[in-house]
Amino acid sequence: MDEFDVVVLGAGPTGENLAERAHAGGLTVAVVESELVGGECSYWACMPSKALLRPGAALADARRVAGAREATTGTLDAAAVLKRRDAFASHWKDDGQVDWLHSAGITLVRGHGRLDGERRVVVEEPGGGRRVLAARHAVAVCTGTRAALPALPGLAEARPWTSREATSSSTVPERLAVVGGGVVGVEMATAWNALGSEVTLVVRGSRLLPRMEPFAGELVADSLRAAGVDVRFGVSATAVRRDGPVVLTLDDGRELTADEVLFATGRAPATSDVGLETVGLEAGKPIRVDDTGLAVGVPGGWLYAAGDVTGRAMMTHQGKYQGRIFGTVIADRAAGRELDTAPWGRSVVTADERAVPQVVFTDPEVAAVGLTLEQAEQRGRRVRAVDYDIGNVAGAGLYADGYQGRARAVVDLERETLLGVTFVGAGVAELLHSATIAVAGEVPISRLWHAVPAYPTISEVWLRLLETYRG
Ligand SMILES: Cc1cc2nc3c(=O)[nH]c(=O)nc-3n(C[C@H](O)[C@H](O)[C@H](O)COP(=O)(O)OP(=O)(O)OC[C@H]3O[C@@H](n4cnc5c(N)ncnc54)[C@H](O)[C@@H]3O)c2cc1C
Ligand SMILES: NC(=O)c1ccc[n+]([C@@H]2O[C@H](COP(=O)([O-])OP(=O)(O)OC[C@H]3O[C@@H](n4cnc5c(N)ncnc54)[C@H](O)[C@@H]3O)[C@@H](O)[C@H]2O)c1
Repeated sequence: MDEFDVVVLGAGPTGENLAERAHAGGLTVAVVESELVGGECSYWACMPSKALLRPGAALADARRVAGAREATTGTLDAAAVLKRRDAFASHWKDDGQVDWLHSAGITLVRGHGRLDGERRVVVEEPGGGRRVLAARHAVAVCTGTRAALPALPGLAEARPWTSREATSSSTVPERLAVVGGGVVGVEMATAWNALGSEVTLVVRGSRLLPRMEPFAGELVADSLRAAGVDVRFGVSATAVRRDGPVVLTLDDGRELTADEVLFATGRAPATSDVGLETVGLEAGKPIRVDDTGLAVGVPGGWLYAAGDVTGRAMMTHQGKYQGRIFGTVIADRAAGRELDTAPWGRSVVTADERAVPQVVFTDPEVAAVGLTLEQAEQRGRRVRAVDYDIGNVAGAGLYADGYQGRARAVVDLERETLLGVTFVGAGVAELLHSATIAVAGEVPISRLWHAVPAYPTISEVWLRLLETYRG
């Protein structure tokens, strides 16, 4: 049996950050990884998807500027885009990240790890061996999620794409059906449409991006349709079969035929086979944690979880944030150092509740942080939404002819601070951090008034929002 201070299950972005912080705090750390060091994000999610999306965005940006437009006579070079994507996915090899782990002083154990009671992990090694790891202080489960597929007749036999195939395919399907209007669905519909697929987006609800401000989904749907995507609302697939192409039976009585079908229908926590039952937790469920990362319902204060597996905020940056804070907490507890658990303190992930940023890399981009108007109202806050058409900002007009975009700030009327901000439009992704600082910093509107945006940038939308609020 090998003994470490901390054993981390899963070397995705969350596990890597947690391990690094725990090690920096003076602890010995082993990380167990069953696939590639770097996790979903590096090979089948953030990196390859954004590498697929960026060329389409660059071309669309050029086409929106007279003078540049005339220089863009062709379509995307799909082979070149896929080649660049392959490089961003490190050709699905993890040597670089393994080198980083070693340089950070962290021990990598390859294999499938499972909890085996208190502070013990059993690893099934790729060669068939079995290794037992004991943790002196903590075990942290950072095993992420897998694509969740609905139980539809014929689905498994039809070999559907999940996010993995959608981000790693080496060919462009002539016709692609996408089921699900969440983030993966809209981003992948955007990417493959730009690469030349004929895309049909099948959405069971009445809008895209249902967790965001309604105008975000509306603007993205308008733009997808204008780009040639067939967006269908209020329709569900009831069965699937593959006769060469894939045929979806829809509940509106029609059939949809495509060369591939992507099911972008959400995620399931990777907890069905990690030994949760040996510590009194239910397999297959997210691991609920408190704000210091401790698993709820497990006595002894040794089991932590972080990242997607907790179901808190399924984004890489938020998993890394939890990893940084929980790794430090583990080291602090081991050393007997006092924690700072007041809201926004060093030892708690307050931003998980108050200031989660997200960029959806569609065209237009959607960049949002904090609460939507509906979420704020549901929490009983006295709020006012302030809206502004970004196209009226001089910098936006310069950025793109006929700029289409909209911004909303949700103002807390009790404190005169911002609870949430959403920008939709070309080039707004890089604006988001200004809003994250305003929301996380609880910067009073009276002080934001003195944060002068440079002229002529799209950031002047901040000034317009404040002027609209003040009237
Ligand atoms: C298509 C797509 C695009 C996305 N784009 C973005 C984006 O642009 N920005 C963003 O912020 N987020 C994005 N996300 C979300 C992001 O990928 C996740 O939030 C992030 O990967 C979560 O990191 P994690 O470390 O918690 O889990 P993961 O990245 O899933 O890593 C978990 C690791 O644990 C390993 N593991 C699992 N079980 C075991 C076991 N029993 N033993 C050993 N190892 C195990 C896995 O092999 C994996 O390496 C995207 C997701 C998808 C699907
Ligand atoms: N840019 C980014 O930050 C980014 C990009 C991609 C993914 N992600 C993250 O990854 C996670 C997963 O994304 P996702 O899009 O898979 O999940 P999601 O939960 O965002 O969207 C899934 C959608 O599928 C629908 N759905 C579920 N079951 C269905 C069924 N049987 N038939 C039809 N529709 C069904 C849901 O109503 C939902 O709208 C999200 O939490 C997201 O934040 C982030």
